[in-house]
Amino acid sequence: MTDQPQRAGFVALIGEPNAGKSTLTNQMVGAKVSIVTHKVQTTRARIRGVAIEGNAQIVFVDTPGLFQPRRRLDRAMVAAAWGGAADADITVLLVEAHRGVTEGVKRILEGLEEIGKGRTFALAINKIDKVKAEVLLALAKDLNDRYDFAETFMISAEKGHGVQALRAWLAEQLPEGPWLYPEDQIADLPMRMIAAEMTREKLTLRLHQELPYQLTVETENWEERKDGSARVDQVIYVARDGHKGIILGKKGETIKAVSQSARAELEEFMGRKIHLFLQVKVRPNWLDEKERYSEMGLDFKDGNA
Ligand SMILES: Nc1nc2c(ncn2[C@@H]2O[C@H](COP(=O)(O)OP(=O)(O)OP(=O)(O)O)[C@@H](O)[C@H]2O)c(=O)[nH]1
Repeated sequence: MTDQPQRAGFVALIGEPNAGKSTLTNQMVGAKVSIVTHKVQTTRARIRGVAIEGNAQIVFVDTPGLFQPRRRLDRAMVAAAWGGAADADITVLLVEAHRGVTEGVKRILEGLEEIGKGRTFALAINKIDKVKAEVLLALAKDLNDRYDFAETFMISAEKGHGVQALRAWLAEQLPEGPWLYPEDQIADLPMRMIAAEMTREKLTLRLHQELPYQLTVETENWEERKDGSARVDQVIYVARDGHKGIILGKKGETIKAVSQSARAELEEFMGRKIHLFLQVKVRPNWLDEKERYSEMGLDFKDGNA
């Protein structure tokens, strides 16, 4: 650390499916935090990973469900996802070099026109290893004619070309302020969130309509064990005492079943043994906390770690 001020903020990665968002996150964040999920699209913005660049903490967020509006429900999700991009400090649009300006890219550009005012959008043309230089330059010009990007980067997320320049630039753009996550939690943050989402998903599957509104799952503790397994402690927060019984079920049947299926899925995902411990607690004021998170530009309290 130098005596430069600390910086921190959210960077949203958007792009068509397969544009390379996961690969890019992995490169930016480093192997340790590279576990990325394509699971449950329930939250408005999900944390993909946290990168440190000098004095800056860059939190990469995803806007799930952005580009596959199939049903009405999905359309509502698309609107929410755009909200996620709008809330980020910087949004990076990933375009695949060899596919160029597809219909999907055009739709995204239209979206940028709508929400773009006063916000920073950067362009990252990815997979440059797949095209010749002239094609690349023509595409960069074409895209910049269509939208006034703050900066254009040409990268290969897979091979790592240009990734460092992009990360350094992002770090410079972030507002000054204290880091959002303690350093010792960064490494397993995405994993904590994924694990919480898995439990929440199992609760939903089990309880359907009965699922109490205002329910959150948080991973409170993640402990690596010497034998290669991990102990994971989660709390299911409900708003009212009466909801507790619903989650527990008769003789604790419900929570037991949920715990078993969540553990099985987590073990499969991690490829190792997991000891999962679930607790149910009443936290009536969690709505206020939710607001606090929204103020930070994120609405990830549901299913958050
Ligand atoms: N040749 C080449 N392939 C790449 C590059 N970056 C990513 N890929 C490949 O593109 C495919 C999609 O990459 P992902 O990172 O999964 O894409 P994504 O945008 O996260 O996909 P979704 O989350 O499913 O929308 C993978 O097979 C990657 O290996 C690159 O720079 N060059």
